[in-house]
Amino acid sequence: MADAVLQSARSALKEERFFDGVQLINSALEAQQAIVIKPGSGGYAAEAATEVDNQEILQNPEAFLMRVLPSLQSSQRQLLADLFALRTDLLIGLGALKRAVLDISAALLLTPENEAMSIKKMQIEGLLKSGASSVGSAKTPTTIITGFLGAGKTTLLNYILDVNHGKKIAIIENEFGEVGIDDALLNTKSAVTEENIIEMNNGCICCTVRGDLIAGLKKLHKQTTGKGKPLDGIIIETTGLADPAPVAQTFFADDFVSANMVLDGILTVVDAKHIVGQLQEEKPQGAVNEAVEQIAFADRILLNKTDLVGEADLLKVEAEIRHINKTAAIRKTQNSRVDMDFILGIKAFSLEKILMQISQNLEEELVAEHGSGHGDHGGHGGHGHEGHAHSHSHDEDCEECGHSTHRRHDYRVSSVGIQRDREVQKDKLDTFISWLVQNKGPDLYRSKGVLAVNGMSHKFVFHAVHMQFSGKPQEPWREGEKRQCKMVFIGKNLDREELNKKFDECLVK
Ligand SMILES: Nc1nc2c(ncn2[C@@H]2O[C@H](COP(=O)(O)OP(=O)(O)OP(=O)(O)O)[C@@H](O)[C@H]2O)c(=O)[nH]1
Repeated sequence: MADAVLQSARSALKEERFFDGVQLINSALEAQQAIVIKPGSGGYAAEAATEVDNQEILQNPEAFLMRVLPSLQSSQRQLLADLFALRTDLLIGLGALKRAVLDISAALLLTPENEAMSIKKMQIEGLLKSGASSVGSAKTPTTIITGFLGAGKTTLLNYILDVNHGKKIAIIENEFGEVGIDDALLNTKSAVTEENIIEMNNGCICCTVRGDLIAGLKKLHKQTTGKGKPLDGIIIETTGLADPAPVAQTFFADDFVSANMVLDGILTVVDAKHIVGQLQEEKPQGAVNEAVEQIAFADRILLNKTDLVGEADLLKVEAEIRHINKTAAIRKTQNSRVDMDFILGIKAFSLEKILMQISQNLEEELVAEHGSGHGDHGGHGGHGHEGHAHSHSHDEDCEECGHSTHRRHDYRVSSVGIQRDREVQKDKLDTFISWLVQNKGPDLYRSKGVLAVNGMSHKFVFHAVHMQFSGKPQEPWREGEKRQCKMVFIGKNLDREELNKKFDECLVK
């Protein structure tokens, strides 16, 4: 049985079906874990009833092996070593070098005398290092297009391909596993399919990346940049019901992808006529409303099919969108006809854009707080501006300012902006960030910010998709420039007061 799996996985490796191969090995490893921890099998107690423990062999192989090693028979050791060694090669194929190091370490733990394996481990570590240092300016900008079924994504793609923008762009679609690539410019195929998701680190759903996407991007890279014909851009279209998070996280979590591609922005196409219904559709408890998520994730929004609604309704739709995402720029379109500049090369993760989005968020919060609309409250506690503690929920009348509020649908998704004209202390900031990603990661769709860190000459710029956090010092503070911290969090069930309080603990006293 295990031999048959090994054989099939070897064929998958040979045929570059890396993701299939990983899946095969994963099932075999899980089966081996079940055998090893079976009650009465000795050694490891069968306490591993939880899902996390059931996956330990996949997620933390070294820890698992350390526990069971003494009770393994030699044939079991050899089989596990073979499985880990093969998964190492498959992960290298996927560009998941960090994971490959974990697997080869596990294989070495089982067969420490294997010299070839030790050398291979050093080679992978070397590759990892060179990958990190070769990060240059030649990364291919990549745009993720998302949007509900029928919103106009394909219409947009066709428009992009038709329009004479002079750019060499590849398109990856995941619908029906097809790939449409600008054939006039490229002659390659790579498929992205629904079920191809691999877990990268701790098995949390929001840390998944698209293994199939990594394979597709690698292939594309090989056929273009690898042949001296680099692309100007890549567009990934997600299916109407796909969660954009794993696609976006691929750009932060995978070594190969982050070394060669850069996420330019997330674009959401919205059907102006149907979006409000889609947003307000009741889902079973615990289930996400994809339309809400897609808007929460967006850097840019195309409010499409404007021919089907009147001006007054359009304003209402815009207000609903703003209720969920205060920072994304919105453009009204018909048949997804839009300036290429609005959607391509937007550099949504640059310092300039992050600052622009944060300012927009803070402005919108002020308008929501004191403007006539009175419906745009995030719904949790006081606002983040210094000097503004005033707040009330959607359903309350506001005695303080005399406005009556109307009932607004509670999406449980909101944006929280924080601005402080003070510096943060580095060690406390680290604690805040760990708290944030560990406790709030699953609920935090997007976060971005520019911080003044005590003793740091440069602005510390960060952004995150769920728990994938990326931050580094950029651009120096100019002389006389006010050192301040600005950030925005977009997510579900955000507790504005708690975020403010926790962040305030980082400020230099
Ligand atoms: N009236 C009107 N129809 C539009 C507009 N834009 C797109 N359509 C039509 O809406 C339908 C759906 O558009 P698509 O581009 O296929 O939508 P999609 O988001 O790719 O849909 P899925 O692939 O199902 O997720 C098509 O018949 C389009 O011709 C528009 O601005 N106005």
